[in-house]
Amino acid sequence: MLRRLITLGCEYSDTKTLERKIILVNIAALLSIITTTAYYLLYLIYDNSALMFSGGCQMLLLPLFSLSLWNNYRGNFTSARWLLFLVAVISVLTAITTGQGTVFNTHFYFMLFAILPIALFRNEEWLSKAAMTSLNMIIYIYLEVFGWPHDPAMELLNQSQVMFLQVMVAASCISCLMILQSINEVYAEQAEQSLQRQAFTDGLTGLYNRRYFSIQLKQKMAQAPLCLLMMDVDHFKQVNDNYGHDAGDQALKHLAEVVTEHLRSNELFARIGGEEFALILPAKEARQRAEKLRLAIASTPLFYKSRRIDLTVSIGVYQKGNGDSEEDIMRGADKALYLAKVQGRDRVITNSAPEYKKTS
Ligand SMILES: Nc1nc2c(ncn2[C@@H]2O[C@H](COP(=O)(O)OP(=O)(O)OP(=O)(O)O)[C@@H](O)[C@H]2O)c(=O)[nH]1
Repeated sequence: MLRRLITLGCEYSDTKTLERKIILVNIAALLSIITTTAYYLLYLIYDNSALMFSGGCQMLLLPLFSLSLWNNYRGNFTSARWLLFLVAVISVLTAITTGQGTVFNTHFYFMLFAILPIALFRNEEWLSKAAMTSLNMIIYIYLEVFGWPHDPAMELLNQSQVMFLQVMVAASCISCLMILQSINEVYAEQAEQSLQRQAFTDGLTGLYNRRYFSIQLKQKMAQAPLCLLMMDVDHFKQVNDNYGHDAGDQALKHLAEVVTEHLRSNELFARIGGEEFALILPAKEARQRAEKLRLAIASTPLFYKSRRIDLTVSIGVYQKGNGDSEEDIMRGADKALYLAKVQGRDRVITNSAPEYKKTS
């Protein structure tokens, strides 16, 4: 329920930035409703006529905060933002002018309202940002310099009650800023992670792409003895020619899934070219596992529009030697793969095989 309220209107947003701003407006509207109600309950406990009157006037404005949520729900984001700010400003002005004056430093809220437009309005709405910030700064400075007289009934409050309300005003301003800033941070982090994922992911198969693979290969080279496997689909052009390009795409996805099923979660597998894949495995088990992968692919046909498509792969395995660079490893695996192709495909060739050594 709370989650639904916070995300009202997000379904219309086409960017993460707009989504973040919609959520911020919803949270700010909910916080306004909660704090106004909490203050009013406190005023009732204090049983002070001036406070109850000013709090009562503020309570009359609560439906307007809900209207801001309603506007987001309807996709009217600009109206929602403006409404939120105007109602918030009017609500605090109401509290000050209907009895409270500036005794509790309630005018600190205008400092908060001067900062918030920077987070809530979009960059292209810079005029709204500037207008809101200036308006609130002017109100804050005026009230700070000249103050506002309070209702004589306020004198009936004791020292600790006044202090408690002053602390509440300061605490609620700081909490609002902290909540809104935390949401900004979470979104910024998510956006960065999502961009990074996109930059390193192959769009078709969801596997890592060549760029990520190269970076990881460099890092893994210093670790335990490793083997690089290069895998290429045999006669893949025929799949495209016979069944269509979409069938070819499905075949690549299918192959990625079959191989992934046979890997441990931390093993690096990537699509490094059209129908070419690369995989890093521990040296001592690489040959055996390459063979298992080849058999798994050959024995798991793809069914595309009720047609059976049999796929096979050729695999080149290269065990990293002392002093091998990243290029040496890539070149070695590529050569083993080439030999697997020329020897008839659907097979695994390693750099320890006699045919590999013969050609070096
Ligand atoms: N459907 C689809 N086809 C692709 C994709 N990327 C590359 N291809 C196709 O993959 C085919 C590769 O063909 P070739 O390099 O001749 O190799 P092959 O037919 O697999 O033959 P061998 O590798 O020699 O066994 C080409 O027809 C490309 O158009 C892709 O993302 N989707």
